[in-house]
Amino acid sequence: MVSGGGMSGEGVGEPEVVAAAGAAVAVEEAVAPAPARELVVGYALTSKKAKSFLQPKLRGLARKKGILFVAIDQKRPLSDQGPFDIVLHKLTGREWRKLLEDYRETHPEVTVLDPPCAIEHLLNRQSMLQEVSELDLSDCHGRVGVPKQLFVNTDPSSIPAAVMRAGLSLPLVAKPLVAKSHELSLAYDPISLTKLEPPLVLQEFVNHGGVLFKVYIVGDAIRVVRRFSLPNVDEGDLSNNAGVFRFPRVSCASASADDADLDPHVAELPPRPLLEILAKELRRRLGLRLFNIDMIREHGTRDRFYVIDMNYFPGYGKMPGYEHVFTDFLLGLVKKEYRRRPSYSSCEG
Ligand SMILES: Nc1ncnc2c1ncn2[C@@H]1O[C@H](COP(=O)(O)OP(=O)(O)OP(=O)(O)O)[C@@H](O)[C@H]1O
Ligand SMILES: O=P(O)(O)O[C@H]1[C@H](O)[C@@H](O)[C@H](OP(=O)(O)O)[C@@H](OP(=O)(O)O)[C@H]1O
Ligand SMILES: [Mg+2]
Ligand SMILES: [Mg+2]
Repeated sequence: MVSGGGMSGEGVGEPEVVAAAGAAVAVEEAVAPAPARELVVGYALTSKKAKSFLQPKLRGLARKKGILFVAIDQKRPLSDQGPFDIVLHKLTGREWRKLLEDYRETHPEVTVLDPPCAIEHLLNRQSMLQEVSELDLSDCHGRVGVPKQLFVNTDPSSIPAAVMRAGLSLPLVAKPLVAKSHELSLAYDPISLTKLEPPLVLQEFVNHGGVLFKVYIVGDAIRVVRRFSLPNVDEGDLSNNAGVFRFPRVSCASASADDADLDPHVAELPPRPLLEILAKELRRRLGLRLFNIDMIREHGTRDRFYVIDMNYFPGYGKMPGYEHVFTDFLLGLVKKEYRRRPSYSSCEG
């Protein structure tokens, strides 16, 4: 925390005013908490992301709670800017990463959300779901797994044989290896597989009734929303369809399904205890505090879930009440630091 000039923090008294109220009170106030301070949050986001995240409702509430968002200039050393209490970021590139890693080393007092080395895990679809697949959540009010998947970086003509060897069933969702690319496609038949462009991850398509659960994590807080998703594929679709069906940016275009009139078996949210344990385990294993989990329920089951995607610093602007969740989270970080609790600031160990 740095001293703030025009402070807007709640419940923090001005010592002079209290002293004027009476000598006895003034003595007590002499040991009261330090004068009001502003929490300075530096952000390094693309302009699109800054617009979707830093909406007026977040900025307004933050100001009331004594949180100030300050844009970081990526071209200047971070140490010359701020000083910051917290750094929020979602930028890619080796130069930025190096700048941030150096800053973390020289400014251990600053909370960097999140450490670049931890984020790395989610930037690549081959490593993204690894931790989920290693979890054993077989007895937690439901089962969570990852669809069978295969990383492919060979000549496309060899893909059908590789798919056979790995025991994957058609149709398959083809996803670019790099998670920030959203150029997905669906392949129904072996010939289509030869038209794909590696490097990519092939994932078995799981029927899920056309509804996806977006689980947002902000530190310890979890919020879930429903989104429309791809419809089920049946035997008829499999025999009648051939070719590669491209669906670029499908998830970003998909609408909220929270108010839709859905089959209750499809719409029922994943059990809370399951989400709690999943989020807790992933936070710990990945060392991340800001991410989301895309989950689907296998059609016809009540408790068989699959994680199909995870994203670092997702579109929180679409999460209902995000301004409250986020400001509470940021303030909570300061209290944690104050109590000198262990933090997630390191990727080692
Ligand atoms: N294995 C799967 N089975 C069924 N549907 C899937 C599967 N994988 C992806 N989908 C569908 O495709 C959509 C996009 O997939 P995914 O979430 O992996 O892509 P993305 O581009 O990384 O999305 P985001 O914008 O959330 O980052 C999902 O929201 C879902 O509708
Ligand atoms: O709203 P959800 O379903 O969470 O999808 C997000 C994507 O997963 C993110 O990749 C987008 O963020 P970036 O544009 O920073 O990658 C993110 O962009 P946004 O923050 O501009 O909304 C969203 O499109
Ligand atoms: Mg997704
Ligand atoms: Mg994604």
